[in-house]
Amino acid sequence: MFDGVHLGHQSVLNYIKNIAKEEKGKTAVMTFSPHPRLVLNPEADFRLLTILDEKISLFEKFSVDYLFIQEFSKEFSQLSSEEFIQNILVNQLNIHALVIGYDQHFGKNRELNYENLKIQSKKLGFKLYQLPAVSENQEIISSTKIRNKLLKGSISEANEWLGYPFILSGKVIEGDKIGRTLGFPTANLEIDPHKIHPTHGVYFVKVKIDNNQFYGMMNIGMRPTVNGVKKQVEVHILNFDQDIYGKIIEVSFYERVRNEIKFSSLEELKNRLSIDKMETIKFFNL
Ligand SMILES: Cc1cc2nc3c(=O)[nH]c(=O)nc-3n(C[C@H](O)[C@H](O)[C@H](O)COP(=O)(O)O)c2cc1C
Ligand SMILES: Nc1ncnc2c1ncn2[C@@H]1O[C@H](COP(=O)(O)OP(=O)(O)OP(=O)(O)O)[C@@H](O)[C@H]1O
Repeated sequence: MFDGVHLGHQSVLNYIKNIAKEEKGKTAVMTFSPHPRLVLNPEADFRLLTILDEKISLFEKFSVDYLFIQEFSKEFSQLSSEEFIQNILVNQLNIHALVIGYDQHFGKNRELNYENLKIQSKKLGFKLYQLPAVSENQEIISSTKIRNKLLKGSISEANEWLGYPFILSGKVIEGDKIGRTLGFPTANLEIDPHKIHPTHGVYFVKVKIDNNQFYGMMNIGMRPTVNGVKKQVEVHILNFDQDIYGKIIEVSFYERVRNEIKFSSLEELKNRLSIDKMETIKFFNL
């Protein structure tokens, strides 16, 4: 699935790039969309580290030549490993070498393991490589564990395992317009419903708008001070006063600053926002 395209995934990408260079071939990655867990278990509130567009940009950034996005459906999930390998990998993609990760299985119910795949690869005439797991402090890096870190607010740990700062992108929509009366206008974001959000709280962030970079502080939460009724994802961008309603902006997370607090007045909230701003300036050395 390559959700997040984390350091473990990046090791697979580096390896295929080396093989492709040696063998004068092209690199290709296959991933599925939607995520199988969304198809096979639609009731669960499963959230992604990267929605499809973000994953595509990451593969572009890591210079993969081709990306195959196989539509994942209940029907597709019933394909046997033999059918998957013969019909898709061999007949359609004409693979020369297949690189798989340490825990890769194929086909219906993950039935095919490395040993059986080795036999198939000899029969069908492609090379097979399996890579070791990438670990940090004896823990294997995985998308699931990174999701859990974000849900706990451990941004720096999640970033370390991703190999880049976690990104939330979204369209700027109208908020309650209270922020500007406090001297801290915020861009409120509408985010893909399948995207994971870090836990409620305040974060130091960078913001990309039309390829320009800014610094900011983001709040994810209910805004208890103003008796908010719905979760908001909003960012105050430093030294910025343009109208960006309707634009898609990209927020990268650097550190979690604090929990959201219910202040007893807007004045207290405003004072705290001024402290947060000074800390943002200090954090980014601005
Ligand atoms: C960096 C930052 C920190 C915030 N911290 C809190 C907080 O601790 N408690 C709270 O109730 N609201 C907090 N807010 C949310 C404000 O209440 C919110 O920005 C304000 O109500 C304006 O909302 P509006 O953009 O919908 O007008 C924070 C907002 C930002 C940008
Ligand atoms: N830590 C890792 N080191 C090396 N390869 C990895 C690592 N994690 C995943 N891979 C490989 O990357 C490919 C995509 O894996 P997959 O999407 O299952 O990642 P994952 O992080 O284990 O996800 P999840 O936590 O959802 O199971 C597979 O071939 C897998 O074996």
